Amino acid sequence: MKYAIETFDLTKVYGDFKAVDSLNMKIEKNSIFGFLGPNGAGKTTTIKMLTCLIPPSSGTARVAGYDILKNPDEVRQQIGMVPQKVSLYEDLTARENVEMCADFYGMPEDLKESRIEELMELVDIKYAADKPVGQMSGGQQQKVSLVASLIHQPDILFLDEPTIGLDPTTKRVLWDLIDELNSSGHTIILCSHDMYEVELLCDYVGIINQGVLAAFDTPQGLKDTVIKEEESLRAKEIGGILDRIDKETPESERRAIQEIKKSERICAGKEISMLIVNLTDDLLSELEALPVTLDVKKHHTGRIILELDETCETAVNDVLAAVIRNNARITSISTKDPSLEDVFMKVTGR
Ligand SMILES: Nc1ncnc2c1ncn2[C@@H]1O[C@H](COP(=O)(O)OP(=O)(O)OP(=O)(O)O)[C@@H](O)[C@H]1O
Repeated sequence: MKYAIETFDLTKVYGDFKAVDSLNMKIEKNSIFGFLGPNGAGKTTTIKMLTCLIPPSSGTARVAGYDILKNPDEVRQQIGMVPQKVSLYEDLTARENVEMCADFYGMPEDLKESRIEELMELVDIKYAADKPVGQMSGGQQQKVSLVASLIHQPDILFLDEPTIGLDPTTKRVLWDLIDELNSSGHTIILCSHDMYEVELLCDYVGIINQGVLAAFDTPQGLKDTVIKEEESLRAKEIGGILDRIDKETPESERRAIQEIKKSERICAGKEISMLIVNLTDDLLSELEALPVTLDVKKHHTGRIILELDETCETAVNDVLAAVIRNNARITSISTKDPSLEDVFMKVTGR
């Protein structure tokens, strides 16, 4: 089985509102998958269908090799779920809560106790095993929740905002733990609004928007798509401006530079990367000699990477003036790698 989860036109309709609309995705076994989307996009609804809490209106999915409609019991045996709001019995101790879960899955007594010990040690909560959950901190409760979700050794673990509200240290502990669980063979489905967390942990990312899967790729794949789109846009813009200038008149040259500078996506102070046609050694030396240039590198792809003095407002102008003076042309320009957050904003139009 290559995929931990496959969905086939998975759809959920409430009245005449489509909360999830013909979702088709494949999540590789043993990967960490980040499920992103704005509030109300359909993440929880999807997860509820995949964990057999609600039935789809149409379509279906295979989870751990089992169909959610035909084999819901088998699906439940293969999955663990850590919900956003910890759903443990506050009056019971951590151990009692986990024991209840183990009984729910019908675990034999001897196996149950040894597994509880092992998991509590793994998440480092053994010291509080006999404390009522209601007297525990948020981070401690999350750890107990994790132990409860792992007690029956599920293949796939669903985590809904597992680190929300946790302090940075506890967050890191949980991130390490998620990584460890993944290394020991669990597929992790992580719903999160924390882009740093997703970028740090996830092998693949899916972005759902208004019930529709709007993007699915590796984090770098998603960023590369944005880079390519932006670069072709910039190349077009800059190409158009350079086409219009009359190199004989300094006024026209000045206006062209101003026009390019106005493009808010190009700003001084950042590393800029350019593809230049007609790049001569003279131009390269001129770029290196500019007072605003801190560093110039020529990449093996032919791109020029310039680090500019961020305190100098005319930095970009000076570079462009040198390019124009040397009768060269910029065919593409970019400032920095977009973040996953940039991708999210672009894909969801927010
Ligand atoms: N039981 C329900 N009845 C009617 N509409 C519902 C029901 N459950 C969810 N919805 C609607 O479906 C849409 C998707 O909700 P869902 O909870 O899946 O979003 P989400 O992506 O998990 O959002 P968030 O990030 O805020 O948790 C929302 O517009 C929500 O109001």
